[in-house]
Amino acid sequence: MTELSKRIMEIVLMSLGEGFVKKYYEAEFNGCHGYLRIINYSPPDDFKEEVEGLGMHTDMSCVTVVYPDEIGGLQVRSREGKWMDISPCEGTLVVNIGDMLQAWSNGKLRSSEHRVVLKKPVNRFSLAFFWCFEDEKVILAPDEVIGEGNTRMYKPFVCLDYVKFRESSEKGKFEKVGFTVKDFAGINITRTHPPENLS
Ligand SMILES: O=C(O)CCC(=O)C(=O)O
Ligand SMILES: [Fe+2]
Repeated sequence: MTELSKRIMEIVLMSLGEGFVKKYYEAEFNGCHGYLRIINYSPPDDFKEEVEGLGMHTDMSCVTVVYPDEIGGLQVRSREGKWMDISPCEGTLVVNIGDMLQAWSNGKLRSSEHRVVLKKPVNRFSLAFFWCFEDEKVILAPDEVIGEGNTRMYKPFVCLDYVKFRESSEKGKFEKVGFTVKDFAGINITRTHPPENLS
């Protein structure tokens, strides 16, 4: 899984800019580590229709590789706020971009908002591998990744501080996660002068 995550990261860097693998892969992602979570979702005894197995959230990782079983239920939210089913397909893994990569890429890569919905009264299993920056890493999007003429969207922050922020705002369980990396480190652009040509 680690090797797979590294390969995915290389491809992601290739897509962000020419020469970025050489410049940033070793320098920025060398300290990444991963952990695997085995998840068992049990339907409630009084199951009637759909129930939420895991509430809407974004992952705190750089990338997450998910292996869902054949039951289905993973959903991702579109920009317009529509929930879309990620149908399981044999031999296929699901890859999510996480918050750490969203901040590092200055928002060029979007951390997916997703959830799990149980649609049938059966147990559901999944494996999720979270590949993350080291706790002490300071995430700061390189100027070249931001690109000329674009504004920096996130203040630099220490990874572990974000993890703690999320843990303290999640109220114990995966309820609706109201806060993401934007709330933690997003820079509010305040105008220093009124917009022109507004008459
Ligand atoms: O179980 C799944 O399919 C997804 C799990 C997930 O999103 C998570 O653990 O962060
Ligand atoms: Fe997730």
